[in-house]
Amino acid sequence: MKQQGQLSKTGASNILQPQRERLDSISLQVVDLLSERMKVCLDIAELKAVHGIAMMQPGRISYVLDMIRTRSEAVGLRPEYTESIFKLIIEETCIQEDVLINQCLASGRPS
Ligand SMILES: O=C(O)C(=O)C[C@]1(C(=O)O)C=C[C@@H](O)C=C1
Repeated sequence: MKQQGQLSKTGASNILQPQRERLDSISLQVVDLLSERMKVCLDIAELKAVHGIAMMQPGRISYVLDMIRTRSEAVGLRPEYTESIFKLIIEETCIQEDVLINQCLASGRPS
């Protein structure tokens, strides 16, 4: 293996390029999946508005975080890492669900 500094910037970029292309593709898939997840959550929010179900479901959040912890351990990721990501994801979901539920209630019908 060459020592650090022996490759030109272009050489380094060429060597890393294939993996970086894979990485970019994976990063975009993560964003697409987050969008899909948010859409499902907004469907759930609409049902909550229609049926008078509370937006905040602490038991469900615990279930999701436990599920993420178990899968993370199984695939060799630190559970603290994925838990912090999913806490952020769920936080944003709660904000967006609140907005939609309030809109539904204000208009008197599901939006
Ligand atoms: O499962 C639900 O009820 C959801 O609305 C989804 C979700 C989540 O992002 O996982 C969001 C808000 C809740 O309080 C619980 C979980």
